[in-house]
Amino acid sequence: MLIVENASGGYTGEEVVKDISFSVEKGEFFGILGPNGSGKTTLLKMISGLLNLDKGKIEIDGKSIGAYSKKELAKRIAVLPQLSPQVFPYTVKEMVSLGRYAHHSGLFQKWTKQDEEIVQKVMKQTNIQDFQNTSVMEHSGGEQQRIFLAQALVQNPQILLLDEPTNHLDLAYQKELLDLLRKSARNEGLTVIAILHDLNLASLYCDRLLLMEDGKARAIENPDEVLSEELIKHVYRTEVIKQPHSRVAKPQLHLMPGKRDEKLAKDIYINESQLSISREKIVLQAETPLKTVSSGVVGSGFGWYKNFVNRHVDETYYCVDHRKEMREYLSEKGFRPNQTVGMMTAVNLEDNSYGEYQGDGFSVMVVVTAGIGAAVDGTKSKPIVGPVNAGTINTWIFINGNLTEEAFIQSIITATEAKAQVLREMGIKDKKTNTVATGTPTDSILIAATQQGKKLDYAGTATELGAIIGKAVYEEMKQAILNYQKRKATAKSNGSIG
Ligand SMILES: Nc1ncnc2c1ncn2[C@@H]1O[C@H](COP(=O)(O)OP(=O)(O)OP(=O)(O)O)[C@@H](O)[C@H]1O
Repeated sequence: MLIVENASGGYTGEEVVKDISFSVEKGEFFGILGPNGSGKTTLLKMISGLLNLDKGKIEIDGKSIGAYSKKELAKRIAVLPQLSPQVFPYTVKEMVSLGRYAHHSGLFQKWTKQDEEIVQKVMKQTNIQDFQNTSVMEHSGGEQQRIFLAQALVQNPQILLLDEPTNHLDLAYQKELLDLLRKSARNEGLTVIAILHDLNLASLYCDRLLLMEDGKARAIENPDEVLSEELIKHVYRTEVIKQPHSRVAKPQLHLMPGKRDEKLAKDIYINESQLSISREKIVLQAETPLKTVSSGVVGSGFGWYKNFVNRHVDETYYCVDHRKEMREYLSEKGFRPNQTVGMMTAVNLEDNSYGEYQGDGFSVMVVVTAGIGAAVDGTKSKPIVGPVNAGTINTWIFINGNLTEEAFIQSIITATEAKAQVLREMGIKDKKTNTVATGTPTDSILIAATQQGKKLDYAGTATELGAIIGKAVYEEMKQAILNYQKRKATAKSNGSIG
């Protein structure tokens, strides 16, 4: 529908846009990105017919934009310019209604029922209906942005051009505006071309992106391709980290702050002096957050956490919302849930075993609590309906080193293999199947690293880190199970329940 071919142009004596070619389909949401001064607004002005081309052509539906009369072009293209402070002596509704001008045949054409309907519909969509009779000047930048968007939408264009439309909007209205634009693109075939500075919003909403650099098209592709770390670093001269969005299949970019935070810059080292053990809980408190991956009741997945709590609960513990209950427990005990990984176990915490293991330029500390009363053979287990026995094997692995995400995941594999080997060697069986157990139904693990010091790319068993994790988990798990068995045996010979 829109074709830009070898377009060049700009202002007298200065070619700003240089030889750009792309096309945009009907119903597409097309984003234009680029650093300040790269020519985005100039390109948008060329598309809207405000600036003439020096070279090349721009066509809508096969016809050059220069061949359309102003009014004909206004029926096809509406523009939402960058908001600038100006005096608007109109009410909100009057301002929006000006957008219908392109559809009127003469200056004095009567206001029709259709005009009224579309104005009301769009004011409702843009959430400005309630203040339609107030003066435009009374409103905040964000509200004015929505008023001008409504004015552009009532024009009922085929193509909507927007220059930084989310600029003055708060988070909720940014989402609302972009949702509305995407819906209009999908459902009504509106072609949306928007200059966006927020690369993450562009990733979430745009079908394709044009990345401009010094007036040229540096890339025209889908967001995943355009938002590559290398390309963004090159064009914006800024270091970014690309990560997948946690809920949708779109990339997001994280800025790397130039100067490290004072506290982060401090050297941290995890060792047993930060551990405190009581009958009620085992706690490790780090001075600064550690990068963690865990299956904790609280703080699961990847995150940065300072507090690690393994809490003893009664064997009969049952709670409909155990996550909520655990968060409440942590708060009560003075741990901020957002900074804490919390696990539970019915195992006697005195049976724990922990130890530090030195590697070449890094070290590992492992803390294990293990109860094997509910041991299962994971290859033959069946889903449990109803409350699950809270007796479990909880494994904590702290690493004084700088791990890749790959190394975090490999650490879990290596530790799990070591656990299975301990159970096999100790002849611990699944009581139901009478086969060797591989764990318990509710085992939990955490890997937490300081992300300082030696770079540790891998943690498979072929690496030094993997070998140390394997050995550390093997030894501490074995000891924890021996402690557990010993206490059970003593309790039995004393005739009491352990
Ligand atoms: N009216 C004008 N007359 C002359 N030069 C201009 C005019 N408007 C912009 N320029 C110049 O054209 C270049 C590109 O400006 P443009 O506004 O297109 O960039 P942009 O990518 O939209 O930037 P920003 O992200 O800052 O909005 C700049 O060097 C600017 O100084």
